[in-house]
Amino acid sequence: MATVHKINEDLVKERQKCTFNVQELTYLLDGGEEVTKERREFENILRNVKELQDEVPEVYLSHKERYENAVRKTCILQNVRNDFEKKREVLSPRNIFRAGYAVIKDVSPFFLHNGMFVPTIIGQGTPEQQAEWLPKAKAMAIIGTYAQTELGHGTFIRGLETTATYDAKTEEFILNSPKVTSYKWWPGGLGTTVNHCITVAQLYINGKKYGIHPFIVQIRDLETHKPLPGIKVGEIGPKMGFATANNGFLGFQNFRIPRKNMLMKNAQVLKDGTFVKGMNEKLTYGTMVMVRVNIVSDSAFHTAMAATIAVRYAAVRHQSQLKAKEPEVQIIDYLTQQHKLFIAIATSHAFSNTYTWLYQAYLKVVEDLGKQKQDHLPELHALSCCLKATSSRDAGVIVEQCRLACGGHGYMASSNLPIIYGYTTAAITYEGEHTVLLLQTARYLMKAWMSALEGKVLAPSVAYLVDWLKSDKQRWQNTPEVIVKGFQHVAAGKIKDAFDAIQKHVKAGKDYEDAWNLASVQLIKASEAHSRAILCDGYLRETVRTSSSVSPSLAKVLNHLVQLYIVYWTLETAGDLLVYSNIGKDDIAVLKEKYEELLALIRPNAVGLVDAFDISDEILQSTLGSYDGRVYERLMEEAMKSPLNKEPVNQSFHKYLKPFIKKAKL
Ligand SMILES: CC/C=C\C/C=C\C/C=C\C/C=C\CCCCC(=O)SCCNC(=O)CCNC(=O)[C@H](O)C(C)(C)COP(=O)(O)OP(=O)(O)OC[C@H]1O[C@@H](n2cnc3c(N)ncnc32)[C@H](O)[C@@H]1OP(=O)(O)O
Ligand SMILES: Cc1cc2nc3c(=O)[nH]c(=O)nc-3n(C[C@H](O)[C@H](O)[C@H](O)COP(=O)(O)OP(=O)(O)OC[C@H]3O[C@@H](n4cnc5c(N)ncnc54)[C@H](O)[C@@H]3O)c2cc1C
Repeated sequence: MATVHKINEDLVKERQKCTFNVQELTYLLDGGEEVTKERREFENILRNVKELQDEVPEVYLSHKERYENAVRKTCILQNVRNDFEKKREVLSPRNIFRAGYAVIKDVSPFFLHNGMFVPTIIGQGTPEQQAEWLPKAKAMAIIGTYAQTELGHGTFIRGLETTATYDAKTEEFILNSPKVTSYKWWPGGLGTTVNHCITVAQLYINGKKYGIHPFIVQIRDLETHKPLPGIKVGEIGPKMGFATANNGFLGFQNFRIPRKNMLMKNAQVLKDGTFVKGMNEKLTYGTMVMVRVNIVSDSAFHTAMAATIAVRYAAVRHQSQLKAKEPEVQIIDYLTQQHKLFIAIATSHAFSNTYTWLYQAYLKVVEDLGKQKQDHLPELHALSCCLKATSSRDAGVIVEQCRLACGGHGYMASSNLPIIYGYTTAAITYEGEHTVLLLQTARYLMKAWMSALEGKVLAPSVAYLVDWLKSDKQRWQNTPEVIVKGFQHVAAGKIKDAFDAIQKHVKAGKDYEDAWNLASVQLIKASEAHSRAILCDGYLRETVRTSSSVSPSLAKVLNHLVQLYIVYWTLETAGDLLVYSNIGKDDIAVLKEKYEELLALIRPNAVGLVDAFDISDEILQSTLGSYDGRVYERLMEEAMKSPLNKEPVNQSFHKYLKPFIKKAKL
């Protein structure tokens, strides 16, 4: 039986101070009591699967052993999940996503299967294609990934070089990778795990190019797992993080696939080679929109993980004295520490709330597309781009801030903060590089500005441009609602400036594209400001909405958090607000005090707030952040697992050190 340890006394006291019901907040964050119960039940089952316990911490395994262990455990996880789903409802995707962290210490080599392979079959396949591939894919009789990026191109996907040439005689596509830069590079699981992939390739029919399209390709034999003739596939090697994601490369040499393997929900190639255009060629990019929306939720979770570790650690850790002769204080009582950590809690809430409405907007667009309506697609694309970019970037900054807030121990692998940083920083690049996505949103914002000037009705997320043009700037008040308006004024002002900069360059004789490039620093700043306005506005609106349905004590804490988020960003962007809104120096001075008051109000609830994220120790995998707060004992226990501590004298002493020392003595 597992030993039950006493909970650290500081944490016990912190939990007694909490002014709200932690469980109530957990249910709210999960989306309901039933979701929490389902999640806990599944996590509890996993906790008791002996084969999932690692004998040796993964960090001490070789690259190959680590990968093999990840495959072994993912297969067990999948079997446990299947058994669970046989008896009960199908697990919610977010619950299975969270549970994965308890099993795979890094990223699963199967991650892209459910993350992109299956969704692409659903989003891009015809009903017949779905009937053929989905049952096999869902049962994992076939395992796939999403192979789009190549060595030469990741961002500019119209420039992809893999070719799919239609042969009407045999009704097949012939896949080729003409150059080294045409090799697929990066897809998760491609290295040595998957037997299928969605390959995005340039379609050619009778020598004419028809742009990029998705194809289902079997790349390995289902029995032997050997690459099929004409396929060159392998793993790309170690990276900054993602140690077990098994990212791979893939090349094709005259590799033939049947016509039916082109996913044809949007565009089609008929038997005789006739190309039938889809409603909108950008629908081929649909899976990316879905993943970008999901990244907002992933960012909320990674931020919550880091906040949980750093807040619990800050409650347990004592260092230095505030006053001479008094005991050393809990580091959480330093205001600078609260400044580093409470924004982490609020940011996770901001992203969760944003994901809630953004996901609904995504579902609405999918529903509309089913009815051949695409009016809201451009707005969704613009929102998903800037919110993916901002949430992943903010999460990266926050996770690193939490690591720094843990001092030296934050640098230990056993704190788990380095791995969490690995997830967050990768997300800034994958699924659309940060700057590139901000520029996609800027493109939409420039059009919106033009429409606003023409007096047209704008989509809800940019309607503030019309208000800004119509009205005088509102008299400043330090209320959340007026501050949000202030963020909209900053966004509107920066959008106008970027637009004017482009016009100026065009008037000076530049091509529009060159003018765009010359204005692009201003464009990304406009896009960032738009993101911040959207995040603050959405977070505030969602908090007001939920506050009426929760207990008054919880409503109060949620209100403190949203205010903290808004005031934090007001102070961070005070320069912009001074330029573009009616805020005055005195208002900023008042807000500085308000910010300090909010830190003090949140202080007694800090541990309760991170407890409410309800991230189990198995998922958190952190010596610094466990529920019981046995920080020092765990650090020592983990250190003792080092293979270097398994023998009193390491052989290198006899082989190298002893002769070296002897020589030095002579
Ligand atoms: C158990 C778990 C444990 C741990 C897990 C932890 C963490 C891990 C979590 C997840 C990680 C897992 C997996 C990682 C997955 C990563 C996968 C990938 O990275 S897949 C590859 C992604 N690639 C990209 O995103 C490429 C980015 N590039 C593009 O999207 C495009 O090239 C572009 C930049 C949008 C440009 O496209 P294009 O040149 O064609 O278009 P234009 O710029 O000319 O614009 C034309 C027109 O089209 C509109 N438009 C563009 N895109 C879209 C779209 N998607 N939808 C709708 N409309 C679109 C654009 O707005 C323009 O409109 P216009 O202005 O003309 O009206
Ligand atoms: C961990 C990880 C997992 C991944 N998994 C997958 C996967 O499963 N499947 C898959 O297909 N791909 C995957 N990718 C690839 C990923 O999608 C690409 O790396 C990403 O889209 C960025 O493209 P790039 O590497 O070509 O960057 P580049 O575009 O070469 O970026 C380099 C620099 O150029 C700048 N730049 C490029 N274009 C412009 C522009 N138009 N305007 C201004 N600046 C520009 C960028 O801002 C950046 O600073 C993964 C990547 C990572 C890191």
